[in-house]
Amino acid sequence: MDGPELHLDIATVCLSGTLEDKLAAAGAAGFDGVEIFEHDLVVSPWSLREVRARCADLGLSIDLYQPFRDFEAVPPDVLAANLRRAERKFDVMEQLGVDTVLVCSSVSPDAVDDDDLAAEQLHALACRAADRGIRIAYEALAWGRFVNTYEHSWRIVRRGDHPALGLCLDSFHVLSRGSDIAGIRVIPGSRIFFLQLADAPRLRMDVLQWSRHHRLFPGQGAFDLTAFTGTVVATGYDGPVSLEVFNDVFRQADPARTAVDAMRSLLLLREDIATTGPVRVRDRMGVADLPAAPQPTGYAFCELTTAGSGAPDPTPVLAGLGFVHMGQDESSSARLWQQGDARIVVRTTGFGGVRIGALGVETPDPAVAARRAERLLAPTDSGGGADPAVTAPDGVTLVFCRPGSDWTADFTAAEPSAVHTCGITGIDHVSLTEPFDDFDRTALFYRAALGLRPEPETEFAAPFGLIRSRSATDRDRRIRIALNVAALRRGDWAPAVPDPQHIAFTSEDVVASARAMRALGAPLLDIPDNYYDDLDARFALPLGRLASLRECSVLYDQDEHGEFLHFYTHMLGSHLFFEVVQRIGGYQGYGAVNSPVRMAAHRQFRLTREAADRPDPRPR
Ligand SMILES: O=C(O)c1ccc(O)c(O)c1
Ligand SMILES: [Mg+2]
Repeated sequence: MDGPELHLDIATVCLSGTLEDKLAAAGAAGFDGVEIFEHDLVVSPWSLREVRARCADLGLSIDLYQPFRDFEAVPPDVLAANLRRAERKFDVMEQLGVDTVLVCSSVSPDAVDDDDLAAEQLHALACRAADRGIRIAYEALAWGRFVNTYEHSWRIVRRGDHPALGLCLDSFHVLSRGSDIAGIRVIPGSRIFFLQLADAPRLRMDVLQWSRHHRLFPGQGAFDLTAFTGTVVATGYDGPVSLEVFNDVFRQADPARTAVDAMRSLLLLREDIATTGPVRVRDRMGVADLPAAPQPTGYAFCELTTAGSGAPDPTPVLAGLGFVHMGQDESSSARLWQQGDARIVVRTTGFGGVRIGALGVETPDPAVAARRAERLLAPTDSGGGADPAVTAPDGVTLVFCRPGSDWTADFTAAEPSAVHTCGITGIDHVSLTEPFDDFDRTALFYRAALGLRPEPETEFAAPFGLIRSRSATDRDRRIRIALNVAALRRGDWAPAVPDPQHIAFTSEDVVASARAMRALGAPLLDIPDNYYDDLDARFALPLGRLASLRECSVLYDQDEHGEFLHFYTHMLGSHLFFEVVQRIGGYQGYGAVNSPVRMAAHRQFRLTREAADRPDPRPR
């Protein structure tokens, strides 16, 4: 596609639906080619000629037929049957116009542990393939019976010594086993016939189960695909870069959406290699068309949408936190509230509860940032007014604003309201809860669109289940976005707080801020005494300090860089709350260790309020 040479492919196994759905999705997302998974073809009502024509119509080359299983190192009678089976598949490939077949290392009970025999039989297969203009790409499955490392598959391919016999390298099989990728450097690029990429979360489990259920697109998991892909490309490999992801969620998700996520992940990987890889590799990547990642300088604003009458109103809470009503946008009934550099726009939309509707991000060149996001297949959004905007996968509008630009000019000044400054200086982070199925794609999107880098993933046991949390920030830590997901959602016991969101403000003295906000009547969340007893046991804080944290319901954490003090408001409606944080000495986290305490406190408050709201059952 855009790179002068690099051919971007996707395996049909990545996508849900029938072959027709898969090909349409791959074509629409801009892929150059596909690997056709045999089973997708076997169940298709289309003739081979129709499949070929459909791919041509969509601008897709068919670059790999896969997989051919359990071929090598078998007794003579089994070999004869396997060669016959191969010839029938070559017939299919000929009609499809595909010249490379993936042969994965055997898992068969018929196979024996004999490299010479495996090489000899693969040589025989390659001879037959060559007669038909076909190449054999031998892939070591991580769970192959005797051949399960790329080094071993390469020894066999070398011994097989036939120009139509080469390797298929699949990042999952290599990286899941912790193999040293340095060994790839000695493989001539011309002997690598195909490159498959998949990421995965780091899990300790059977490698076959891990591969078949949990693969992810590059950048969504824990593997270093930049290094892996760069190493393969540095050998001189010039075939397709292809995604092969077996994933339980993707198998059920809209294939058009999955294909877009897949393409975004490849574009990002390509950019990463082109900017960090060796020069020889950079030239092959051809990323000229992906506009540079923005360098955010901060949050311009955060917009809350609210349904209006009858729905929870965030403005009394903002007033309680010391925000000042700065003005109103007459055309859209949006109100601007500000304290320090924290700006909150409250927009009445007439539907839904209180939600985070938009994030305004300051970046020196908003037009370039928007072009990049669009190039990364994000839909444009009209919600930014004059500023360019795109829609994130979770529906939040990302608005790109020039630093210090006068977007606030749209807001006619309000009657001067009392100025109660409570020490808030800006926005520290925004935290969003995503549905399980969208977590990985949304995290990758925010990183890609805003040029953020991922921070370590955390997991904690909340009162109603495990929560996984992933955050990302820019180089200067001006923008931080934290995404949370319930690792599992089952049954109806857990209270329906489906997807809480919060905005965390910065203060240089949270204890003073908490006192000032209390005095203004802000609805701050009470934290139980037990928490402070435990804090004392863990950190032995000076008694006076512990007492003021306890008095103000301020939570505490430490990391190797510094300390973190923070407190929360009550939940507004059932989705949104605010946090105020103080980072001391370069603390980098988000106080995740305290999240279960906050969740239990929110739950307690809700129960107390519900009990108070219930009519008194006693007869009068
Ligand atoms: O899980 C499998 O069987 C399988 C098949 C083909 C591949 O390329 C692969 O990586 C895995
Ligand atoms: Mg593979």
